[in-house]
Amino acid sequence: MGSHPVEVVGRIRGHPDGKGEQSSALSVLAGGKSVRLRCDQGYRDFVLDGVSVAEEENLRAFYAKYVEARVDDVRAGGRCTVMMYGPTGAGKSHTMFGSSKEAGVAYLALHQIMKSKLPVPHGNRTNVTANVLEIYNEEVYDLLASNCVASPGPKSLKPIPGRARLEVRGGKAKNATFISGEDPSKLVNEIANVEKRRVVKSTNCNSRSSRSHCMVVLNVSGAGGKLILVDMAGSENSDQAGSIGSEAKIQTGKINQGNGALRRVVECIANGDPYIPYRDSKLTMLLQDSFEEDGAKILMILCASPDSRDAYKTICTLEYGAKAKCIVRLPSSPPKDRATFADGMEAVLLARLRHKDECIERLRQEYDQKERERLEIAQKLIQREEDLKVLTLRTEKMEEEKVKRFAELQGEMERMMKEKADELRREMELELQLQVHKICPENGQYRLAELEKVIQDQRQEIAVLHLRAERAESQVQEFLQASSQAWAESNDIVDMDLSNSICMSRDFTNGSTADDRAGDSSVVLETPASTDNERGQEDQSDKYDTPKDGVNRNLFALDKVHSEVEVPWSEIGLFKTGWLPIIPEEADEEALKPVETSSGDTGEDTPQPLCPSNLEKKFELQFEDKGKISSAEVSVGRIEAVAVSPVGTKSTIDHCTSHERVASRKARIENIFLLCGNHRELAKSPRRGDAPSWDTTSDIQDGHLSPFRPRDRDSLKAVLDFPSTPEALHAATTISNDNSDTEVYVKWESTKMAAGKPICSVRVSSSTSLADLRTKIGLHVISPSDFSFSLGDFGGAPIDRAAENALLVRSLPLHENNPNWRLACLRTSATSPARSSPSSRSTPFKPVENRATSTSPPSASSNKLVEVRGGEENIAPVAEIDVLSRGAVFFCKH
Ligand SMILES: Nc1ncnc2c1ncn2[C@@H]1O[C@H](COP(=O)(O)OP(=O)(O)OP(=O)(O)O)[C@@H](O)[C@H]1O
Repeated sequence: MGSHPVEVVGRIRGHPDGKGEQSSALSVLAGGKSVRLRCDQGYRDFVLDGVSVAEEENLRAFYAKYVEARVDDVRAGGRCTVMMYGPTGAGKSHTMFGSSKEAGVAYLALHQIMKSKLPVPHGNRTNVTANVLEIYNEEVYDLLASNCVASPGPKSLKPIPGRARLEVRGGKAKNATFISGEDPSKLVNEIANVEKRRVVKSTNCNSRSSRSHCMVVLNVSGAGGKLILVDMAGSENSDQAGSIGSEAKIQTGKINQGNGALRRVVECIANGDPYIPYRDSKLTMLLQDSFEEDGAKILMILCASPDSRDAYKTICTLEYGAKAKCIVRLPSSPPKDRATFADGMEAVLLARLRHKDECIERLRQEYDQKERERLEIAQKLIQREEDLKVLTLRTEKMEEEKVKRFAELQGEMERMMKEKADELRREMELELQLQVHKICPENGQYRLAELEKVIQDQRQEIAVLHLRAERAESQVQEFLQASSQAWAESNDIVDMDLSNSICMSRDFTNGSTADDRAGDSSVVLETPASTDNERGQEDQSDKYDTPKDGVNRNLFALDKVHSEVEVPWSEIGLFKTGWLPIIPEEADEEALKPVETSSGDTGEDTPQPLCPSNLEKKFELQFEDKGKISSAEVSVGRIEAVAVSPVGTKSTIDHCTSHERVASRKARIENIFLLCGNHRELAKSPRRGDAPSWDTTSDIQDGHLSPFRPRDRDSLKAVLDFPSTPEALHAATTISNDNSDTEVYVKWESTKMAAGKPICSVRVSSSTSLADLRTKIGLHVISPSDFSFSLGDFGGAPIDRAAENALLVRSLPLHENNPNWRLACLRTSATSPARSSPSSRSTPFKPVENRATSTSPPSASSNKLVEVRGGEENIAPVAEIDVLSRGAVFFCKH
């Protein structure tokens, strides 16, 4: 029966870079009986007799676990060889000799052998003899020789000078030096000293790499035990070791020669080869007894590095140990005879066969195990591949969803950006319009500010005129006193046909209502026979138009003149056509005789002059009532009668004045009426029957009367909205394509002192040019070429004559009170734009006449001419008075 003489133990040193266990390529399995090496290609398990990790077990623990029992056998007389095997830098020397911190296997064994209290066979004392050999470049040197000197270094391959070289004969080094003793310390010191003499060299793998094999042989005297401790040189290749030069490469080759020889010996023994190549190296020659002697044990300590970079060398080391573990030693008793030898050989062969079978069985088991593992791995691989497919599909799906979502988000983003851009564009356009509106000189704010400045100027002028009005009032008082005296002297009051005439007076006496209506003045028109209750009754207007006797004329008789300053219009009874700012002539007793009315015949129906003399001027009065326009000529000095006749047939009313002072009084009263008339404008009294369109208090701003009434503001707005330049007008005209007919109301442009007189109204197409309109208007004016069109009444921008062909009727402003009409204002050459400019007006008051354009235009078919004249026939009229249906009478002084 064979035995396994070789015990293989692994020892894994700590990581050379100080990394932890996780980075280790080696891991201990099976309770310390197996080691697994992992690499990039996979892993491999090696079954050993034991595995120790240096970081977990120090040298003493390792020794106690795996070496101590062997040493005890040696102490008992056994033979044991402990070999440190492994690649360079794996910790062979460290395990053999230890370090300054801990003792190595050699010293621990020496101590164990010499200090053991166990009884030593053949005596109580243990005497140990030791020799230390070095095998360098296949030469054996005696490190304990007395003439030994320090190692000269590894440079030379020649025998080390001063060191004893030994010959190997019969598996033993001849003439080797021995040290012996019973004191382990002494032997330890000696061994430690000679160990330092070993040839070492710094290589890329080890700073102190052993370049030689070191062998410590301990012989236990008496018991006959023998312990051989071998620290082999590290197996390496020249490139890894960084060996440069031929000698270094030869040195490396010699080292590998010894290692290779030992490997082959082990393999041959393990394989049962009949020839074992012990003589291939000095090392195997010296170890031959360890392999061949019966009972000799071999403890092979495989030193390995956990560094994955040394994986290949580690695999070779472990394979070598696994093979050494298979060595079977057969009984080597010498054959006595041939038959016995044959039996012995048969037994040996059978033993080897069994061993081989065991190996095969073990390998088959390993194979089966590997196959199972492979199948598991293949199954896992298939599972992983399926998982990978699923994951790939999911990834593709997610990728598609991502692309889709991205496209959606991109679209949404683009939409939001577009909306935002549109919003910003609109805001910017709005802002731009605002900016343009602010900086454009034609815009309303600019002009409004300009007009506000005018308003400010006008307010100042109002204050001045108020002073003038007060002075005039005082003059009126004087006049009234004189008049009262004159009236008192006269008992003969003008007897007029009250049913067909109205008596117009101006009451300047300070009445009882003056106190509570301060600042508000008005003019009272009343019939002479009317009472206070009858004032303002609208049926009086009928009397104005139609005399009872059917004569087509109206009579005005001056009843009395008195002052009722501060009486508002709304409380004064007015006939429908409103007030008549006719300047009354001063009437004396004789002049104020009743007017005799007659038929329309001029010859027979001419009223008898009340005062034929002293007639100085005449007025022409036009008024409208119930769609009929009447006219009358009134003489200056005193109005006695107003005859109403159809247009073109002027009836004449003769009258006479009494004496010269009437003229001077008339001038004073005219002045008063003019002033008071202006004052009425400021009073803003609504016409009778019209609902008040504004609050009178709202016009009092900062203690000042605003010269603009709401109606005036509307007019102003119309002016502001209308294109202020011919170019803008042309642009506005060309945009419209409306060719429908429109009514054009033609009038003279208003001036500061007088409202523009209506000329005619014509119906033309909207696309008619202004030049053509001029031709049509030419039928109604004396000199067709002596006027120009203006944009708006009273100071509107003039239109160049050359531009009239390009501008159309639709470019004219709309009439304020009739949006279906266009307003054509003609400016005579005598009318200076500067004079009509609002900013250059000298009076703060908007003249009464100016309101002519803001009232409804009289129809051409309903015009009436009212002639107001004095008593003498051949005196030319001096004024015209337009009477409009809405009650305003306009005074145009020639
Ligand atoms: N278990 C360990 N604990 C601490 N340090 C160690 C250990 N093993 C080895 N070393 C250290 O590693 C280095 C190399 O170790 P060692 O010289 O023993 O390797 P080697 O196998 O003998 O190499 P070579 O064959 O080149 O001589 C030394 O510095 C040593 O101190």
